Amino acid sequence: MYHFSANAKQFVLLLIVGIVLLLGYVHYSFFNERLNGVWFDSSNKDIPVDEDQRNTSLSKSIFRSREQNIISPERLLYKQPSVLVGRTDVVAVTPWLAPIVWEGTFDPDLVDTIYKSMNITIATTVFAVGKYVRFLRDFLETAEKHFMVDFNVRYYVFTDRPDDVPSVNLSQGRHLSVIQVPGSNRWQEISARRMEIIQTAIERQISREADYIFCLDVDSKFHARWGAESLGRLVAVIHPWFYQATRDHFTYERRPASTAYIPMDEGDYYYAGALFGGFVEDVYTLTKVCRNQLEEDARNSIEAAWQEESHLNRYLLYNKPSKLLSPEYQWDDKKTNTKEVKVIRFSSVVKNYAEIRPNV
Ligand SMILES: CC(=O)N[C@H]1[C@@H](OP(=O)(O)OP(=O)(O)OC[C@H]2O[C@@H](n3ccc(=O)[nH]c3=O)[C@H](O)[C@@H]2O)O[C@H](CO)[C@H](O)[C@@H]1O
Ligand SMILES: [Mn+2]
Repeated sequence: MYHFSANAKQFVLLLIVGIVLLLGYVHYSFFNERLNGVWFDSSNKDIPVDEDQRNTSLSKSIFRSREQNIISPERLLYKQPSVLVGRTDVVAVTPWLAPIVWEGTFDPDLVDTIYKSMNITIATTVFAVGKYVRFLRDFLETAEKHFMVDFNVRYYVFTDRPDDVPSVNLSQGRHLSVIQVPGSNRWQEISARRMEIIQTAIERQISREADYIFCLDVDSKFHARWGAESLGRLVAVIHPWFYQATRDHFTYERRPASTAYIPMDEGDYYYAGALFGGFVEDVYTLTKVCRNQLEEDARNSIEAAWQEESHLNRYLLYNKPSKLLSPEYQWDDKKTNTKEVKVIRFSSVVKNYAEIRPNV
């Protein structure tokens, strides 16, 4: 009797373990299938996904982005901050009280120390489609020297020429993934489709691998420190050609027929399309909205003046960035230096448009 009941107990226990394992397997394969679809497999792309579900249950549960306390270690010594002495030649805060990051407004060691203790990972997306693969080596090599040094960084290189991606020595804690994307015979389309492709990459991969993300142009080089001072919930950069201009001179989309339309008497700053970032979750929403508006415009046969840059500007007018980067973070090698810009951290290289783009 005693023996029988011990065996029965063992059997029931095994049965329960078996059922739990089976349920676990079914659950795992279901989510895996949803998260790891094959890139650009059309059969996969057309699965209708309920928008509400995408907004809440699926995405919210997988994002790693979160606000953390700003903790500084005891006995870290640094220069005393002042409320009276600082930069007076530039404005370092927006009317909605977001900081504008300029050299001299932050303590680089202090800010890096604070964010390093959070053990965060920063995703960096960069597109190198067609001949633009030639910019990758300089971009990656200079990023290794100046961009988020000593942080965990994951580069995501989107290209139609995976074999031409150069092999660059990466420091410890840094990682590079190559993701194949289609080419195009219109540069406008390559540039604009970045919104859709980044959105998809966040859903499939980046949301689980990073806390923050920066989306950058590849025809660029890093020249000086770019560190944790750039991190925030939603981050944009002031375009180097427009920071002295009045809003009526901004090259926003001015036709009301476009979803990127901004009236003449609105607008804060002109943001560059070559850089945006923030929490992965916030950038996900940005790319999703811009992608939908680009597609709506395409259905109405209208293309905004500066493609995704126009849609980005419209989005950021009504969804204010929580941090702005000064033009130090997006200079242009064609532009002569100005006295406010004391350090050039990242800049667009001079390129021959006719030679490098698939169309003019
Ligand atoms: C400084 C700045 O704000 N630049 C913007 C501007 O000119 P840009 O002259 O900076 O545009 P661009 O030719 O650099 O194109 C933008 C990016 O798209 C990718 N690409 C483009 C073409 C191609 O054949 N292959 C390829 O990979 C590449 O990552 C490149 O850096 O206008 C573009 C189109 O509206 C974007 O808004 C850019 O961000
Ligand atoms: Mn560019």
